[in-house]
Amino acid sequence: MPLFKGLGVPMDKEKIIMHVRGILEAIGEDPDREGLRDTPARVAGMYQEVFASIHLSNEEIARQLDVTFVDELELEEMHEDLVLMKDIGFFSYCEHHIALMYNMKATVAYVPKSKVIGLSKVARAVDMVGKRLQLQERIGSDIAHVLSLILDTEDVAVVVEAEHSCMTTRGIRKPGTRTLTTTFRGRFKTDPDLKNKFYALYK
Ligand SMILES: Nc1nc2c(ncn2[C@@H]2O[C@H](COP(=O)(O)OP(=O)(O)OP(=O)(O)O)[C@@H](O)[C@H]2O)c(=O)[nH]1
Ligand SMILES: [Zn+2]
Repeated sequence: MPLFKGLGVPMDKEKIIMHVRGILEAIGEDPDREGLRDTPARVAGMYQEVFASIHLSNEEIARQLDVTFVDELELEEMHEDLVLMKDIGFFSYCEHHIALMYNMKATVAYVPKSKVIGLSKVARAVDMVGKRLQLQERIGSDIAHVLSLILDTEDVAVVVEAEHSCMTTRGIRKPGTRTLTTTFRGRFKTDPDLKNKFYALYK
């Protein structure tokens, strides 16, 4: 799964306003009626929020979150241990339909090597990776990439669960269908004991 590179260009709010107005016209609406007058600007504001990471690369996200606690003594003891954060709620939008992925949860685990990260930074990484036009599979690999850059370890595992509104509210219309994707890196891929430990905690 190719990683998201980041476009480097900040969002153009005026352009979004102009085009949302055009879409309203194209679907047969009157963009000047009272209820819709402020909608293009609201949509632009919403896009600034929900797509806030499109211009950032994974490396830039990692740099923003790189606030680690390092305690050499503790780390030596922790070397074989697992840090696992379960059911981190977030959302994203699919790149095929610009449709919401909802009821999303990420479970993230790593084996501490030379760094220990503040727990909120793991949740922040999940949130930031979601704020792009995404594929569920790439969300998992992007989260694993960001965390491996911050933590300086390959030993990262991510499970993402989601419902896709493009599958539940239109098209095939299968409400309730949940998709799970796994991303195992480093020893999570090669060490069955570690993988089993992950699954035991995940259940
Ligand atoms: N692998 C993957 N597929 C996704 C994701 N989000 C949406 N899709 C799928 O992307 C596909 C796009 O297929 P197309 O045939 O081009 O689009 P479509 O005509 O709207 O297809 P239908 O949804 O089947 O009506 C659909 O099968 C979606 O279900 C995702 O995160 N990962
Ligand atoms: Zn879709």
